[in-house]
Amino acid sequence: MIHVQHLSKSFRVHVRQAGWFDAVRSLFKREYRIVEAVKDISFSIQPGEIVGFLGPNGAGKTTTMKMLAGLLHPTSGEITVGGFVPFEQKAEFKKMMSLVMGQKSQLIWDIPPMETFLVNKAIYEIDDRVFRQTLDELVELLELQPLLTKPTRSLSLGQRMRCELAAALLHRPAILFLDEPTIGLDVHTQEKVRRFIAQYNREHQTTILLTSHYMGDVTALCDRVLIINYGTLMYDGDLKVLTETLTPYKLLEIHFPSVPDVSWDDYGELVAVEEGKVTLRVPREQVPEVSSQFLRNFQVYDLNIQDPPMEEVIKRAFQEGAHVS
Ligand SMILES: Nc1ncnc2c1ncn2[C@@H]1O[C@H](COP(=O)(O)OP(=O)(O)OP(=O)(O)O)[C@@H](O)[C@H]1O
Repeated sequence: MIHVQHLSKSFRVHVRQAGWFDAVRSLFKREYRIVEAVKDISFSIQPGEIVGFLGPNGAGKTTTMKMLAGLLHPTSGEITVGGFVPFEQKAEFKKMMSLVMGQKSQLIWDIPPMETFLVNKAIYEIDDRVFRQTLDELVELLELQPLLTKPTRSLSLGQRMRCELAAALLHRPAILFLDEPTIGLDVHTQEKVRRFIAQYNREHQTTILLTSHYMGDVTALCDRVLIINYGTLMYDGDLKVLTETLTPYKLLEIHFPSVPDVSWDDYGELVAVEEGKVTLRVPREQVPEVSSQFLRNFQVYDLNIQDPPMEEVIKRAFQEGAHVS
C-alpha cells in the first residue's frame, strides 16, 4: 500500500544573525544552511496495518508524513501510496487518503462542523446515499450529534478533534495519516479517540500511519513501529520484540497484607517499597519462578506482572542507538 525507497528531504534555511550589525549585513548577503530533515529512509506498509511512527521532536516524522500525503516534494528517493506518486497530487490519490494533524484544523472555524462536512462532500464528490450512511456511522462512533450545528470555534479541543476525524473520513479513504491525533486531549478523550481508531481500522481495514508522543496510543494501537531519529530510520519492526530486546525484564508488583522483612536482592532489583506494595525488576525468564516463590512462601494479596513503561523502551532505543531489527 505504501512504499518508500531511499527517501530524503533537505530544507534550505536562512541563517539569522544575532547581533545588530550582522543582522543588517545579512539583509544584503543572505547566508543559508541545509537541514537534512529526512535521510535515506525506506519502508513498506501493507494494507490494513496500523504502524506507529515514533521519534523525538524534530526527528523528521511530520516531514515524512507530509511527503507521503503529497504536501512536500522529496529531495530524493521514491514514494508510492496506493499506487500513486503523492506529489503529483492526482484527484484519485486525494480521494484515497487523508491527513489529520492534531496541531492544524481542517474544519472551517466560523461555521459548524456539519457545514465543513458538506463542503467536503462537494470536494470529494461523495454520493448522497454514501455520504448519509458514512456520516451516520461517524456521528454514532464519535458521538457527534450535539456538536454538528455548533460553531467550530466554540468546540473544546477534544470535541473538535472528533469532528476533524469525521471530516477526514467522510470520503472513506483507504489510507490515513494521523499526526499527533490526541495531542492536548485529556486522558478520557484520548482513550475515546484511540478506541475509535482501533474500531474503524478493524471494520474498514484502513491503512494507518500514526505519530504520537503518548505511548498509550502506540501500545494500544500498533503492533509494529518505525523509529526515526535525526532523520534516520533506526528501527522497523515488532513493538513487542523491541520491548523485549531493550528492556529484558518485567516489573513484578506484589501486594502484601504487611510487607515482609526479606532480602529483595535474592528475587530481583528493588524498584520501590510502598505501603503494602513492593515493585521488583525481574529478568523476563525468571518471572514465572520468582512469582511462584512469592505465592508459595508469603501471604500475598495480589501479584501483577507488567512490561516496563513504553517511555522507557523508547528512551533506551534513542540512548543506545538501537538497530534492533
Ligand atoms: N519548512 C521547513 N523549513 C525548514 N526546516 C524545516 C521545515 N520543516 C521541518 N523542518 C526541520 O526539519 C526537521 C524535522 O522536522 P519535523 O517537523 O519533521 O520533525 P518531527 O519529528 O515531526 O517533530 P515533532 O515531534 O516536534 O513534530 C527539524 O529540524 C525541523 O526544524
